[in-house]
Amino acid sequence: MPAPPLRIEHLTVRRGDTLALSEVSAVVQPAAVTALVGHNGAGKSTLLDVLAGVRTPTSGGVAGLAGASVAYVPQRSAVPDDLPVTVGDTLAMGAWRRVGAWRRLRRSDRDLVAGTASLLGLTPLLAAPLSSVSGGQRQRALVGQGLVSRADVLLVDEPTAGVDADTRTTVLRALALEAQRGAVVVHATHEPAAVEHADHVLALVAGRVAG
Ligand SMILES: Nc1ncnc2c1ncn2[C@@H]1O[C@H](COP(=O)(O)OP(=O)(O)OP(=O)(O)O)[C@@H](O)[C@H]1O
Repeated sequence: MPAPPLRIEHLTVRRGDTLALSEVSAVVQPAAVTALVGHNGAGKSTLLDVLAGVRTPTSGGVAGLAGASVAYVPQRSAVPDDLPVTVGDTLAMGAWRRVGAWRRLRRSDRDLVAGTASLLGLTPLLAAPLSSVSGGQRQRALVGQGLVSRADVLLVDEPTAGVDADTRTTVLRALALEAQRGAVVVHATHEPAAVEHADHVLALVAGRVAG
């Protein structure tokens, strides 16, 4: 069953002296991919933070998150380079919400990790330390963790930034499959190709909804 839509209502977030988001209202549909676009500093990451529940709004809020599971894939630059885990561990962590941290995965979750690795072209890298793989491969591993979460809401910050065309296609296809499963999928992007593949576009200009 699709997740409920997210209703963003008069969302305002102050960061220091800046209004990072100002009176943002929008509905984000489930079973669809929404591209969140806007120039640097427009408020995309701030909005993803609020949707992920890691940043408290100054005023306003988001309806539809109560009881929903949320997976948040940050920009790869936000993940330490020397994290002592393998690519396979990175994917497996997506299942921790279901099995508990560092617990042995159930058969169904091991199958999901294997299937996700295959979808993202990561199967040959499962045993490789995350710190030893390329930026684009690390990006795919982080997206893979989000997919393994099987969350109601999948939030991804710039999943196709700085990756080659094949990786971009692979990642966008994976996001589309998550949406087909019924999830709310939101990804921040600067890439025209990623916007073209999205079902909906939410554009921010200086912390406000464009238009
Ligand atoms: N740590 C911070 N302290 C104070 N203000 C911040 C901080 N981080 C971001 N901001 C401000 O909040 C606003 C929104 O930033 P945000 O990172 O959400 O934008 P963005 O659209 O994700 O940008 P980018 O495309 O560069 O990632 C900007 O005006 C920015 O200057």
